[in-house]
Amino acid sequence: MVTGGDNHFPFLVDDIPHFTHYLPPQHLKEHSNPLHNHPAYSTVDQYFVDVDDVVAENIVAGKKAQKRARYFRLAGPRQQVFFEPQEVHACIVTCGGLCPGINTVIREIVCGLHHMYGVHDVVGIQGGYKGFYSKNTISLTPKSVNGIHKRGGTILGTSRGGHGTSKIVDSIQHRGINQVYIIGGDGTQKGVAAIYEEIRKRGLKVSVVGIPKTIDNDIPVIDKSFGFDTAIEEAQRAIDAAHVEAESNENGIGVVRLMGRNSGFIAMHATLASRDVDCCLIPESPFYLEGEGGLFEYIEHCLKEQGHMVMVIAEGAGHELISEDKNQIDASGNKLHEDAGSWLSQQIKDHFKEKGNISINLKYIDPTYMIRAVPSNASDNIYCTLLAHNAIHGAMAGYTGFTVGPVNGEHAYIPFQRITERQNKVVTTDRMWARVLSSTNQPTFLNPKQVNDQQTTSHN
Ligand SMILES: Nc1ncnc2c1ncn2[C@@H]1O[C@H](COP(=O)(O)OP(=O)(O)O)[C@@H](O)[C@H]1O
Ligand SMILES: O=P(O)(O)OC[C@H]1O[C@](O)(COP(=O)(O)O)[C@@H](O)[C@@H]1O
Ligand SMILES: [Mg+2]
Repeated sequence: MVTGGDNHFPFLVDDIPHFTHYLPPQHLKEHSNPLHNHPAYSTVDQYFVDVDDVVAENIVAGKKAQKRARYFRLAGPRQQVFFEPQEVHACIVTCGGLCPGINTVIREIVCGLHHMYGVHDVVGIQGGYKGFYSKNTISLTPKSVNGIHKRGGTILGTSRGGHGTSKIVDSIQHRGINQVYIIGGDGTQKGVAAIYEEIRKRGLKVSVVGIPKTIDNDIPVIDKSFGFDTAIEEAQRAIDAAHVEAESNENGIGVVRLMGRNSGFIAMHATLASRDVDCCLIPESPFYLEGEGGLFEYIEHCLKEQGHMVMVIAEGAGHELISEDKNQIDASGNKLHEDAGSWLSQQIKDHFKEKGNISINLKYIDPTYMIRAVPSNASDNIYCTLLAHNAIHGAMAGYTGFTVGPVNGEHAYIPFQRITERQNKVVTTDRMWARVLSSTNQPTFLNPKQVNDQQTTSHN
């Protein structure tokens, strides 16, 4: 499917919009990219990306591979740009939950615009989407953002809810902003798409760029989200603590709750990295407590065999078992859940008290907000830098209405629709989940019929 772009590719490109698609030619002027004269970049052979370079979405070939491969435009600097440096008025906004690395992205957008393209007019919108129409902006310069990558959180502040498309676009128009960089998760990207549509409807020369942020790794298409590696690393500290406590006490059980309201990636990767976890519970893999093959039986088995047990539970796991108000939502419309970790801990305590055969010693650790609040690690910092720079290159080249992110290791420009149409979930028929089951030895919690169904549908 070619979405809104030039139709000259001999293959299927999920293309992104460009100013030339909706603005009259007399309103657009092309300029040579200032990077041609940049002392660092001009000396690098093949620094510029050919306008027709693309990245394959699927790189595994084979009989079962998709017959018609799909591609995205390769991210990077183009020979020509559609903005003069002094013409650019850029803004940055951060929305949704925190995640390690947001400040690095902010820093690199400001420094990248300044040092690569000579753009000096960059402002920060404070407090998420609602800040567009309820707060003043703050000026962002390389000096003011220097060192912020060493800090967790976002220097701009963030929020949920408050997305009013017209009010936001009015504010963009009123302030004369023509490059909008929006850092946020799946909810935010839906908001970015709405802003882009409104800007296009009004015929404005404003580039709207989404930078995907999610600690849950629930954004599809991209390889992984920034801050995810840092989160896994930080989660190890909580799992290690749970392990130490569990091992040091008779019949010790350590329960660690990690984030992931709909997707269990943090729990899965933290479990695989640790090797001390005996059971990992995620939203994608329902479980049950009582009876044969159930969780209580497995806990008893672990306590008998090794005298202790470590469990990791993603915040969205087991909600089919928990009685909760299903209508509770946050300001953005995300479903709010009861604390699954506390619930599970109580269920385990009640079970063993009632049964009276084993006296357990359970310690519950909830490090969720501590994990989210740390600064990004070294590799996430580099990832954030590439995201920021590629976002800038795309905007300067006149592209708009796109998200940037790594696809099979190459950064690409991805249309919003591909990012927002579904959530990335752990596929429990994939080999990765099998590795978790094999490393923990936990039950599959599937009945024989489900196992059979899974085997026939599995493609990995
Ligand atoms: N469908 C949507 N359309 C427009 N804006 C949305 C939509 N969903 C969420 N938003 C806005 O995006 C922002 C962040 O969304 P949220 O779900 O809280 O976090 P995240 O972007 O991290 O998933 C909020 O300000 C919210 O109002
Ligand atoms: O308490 P808050 O700020 O709503 O954050 C909690 C939520 O944030 C997350 O970590 C990330 O969610 P977003 O990607 O929507 O920001 C969820 O796993 C969690 O439910
Ligand atoms: Mg979200």
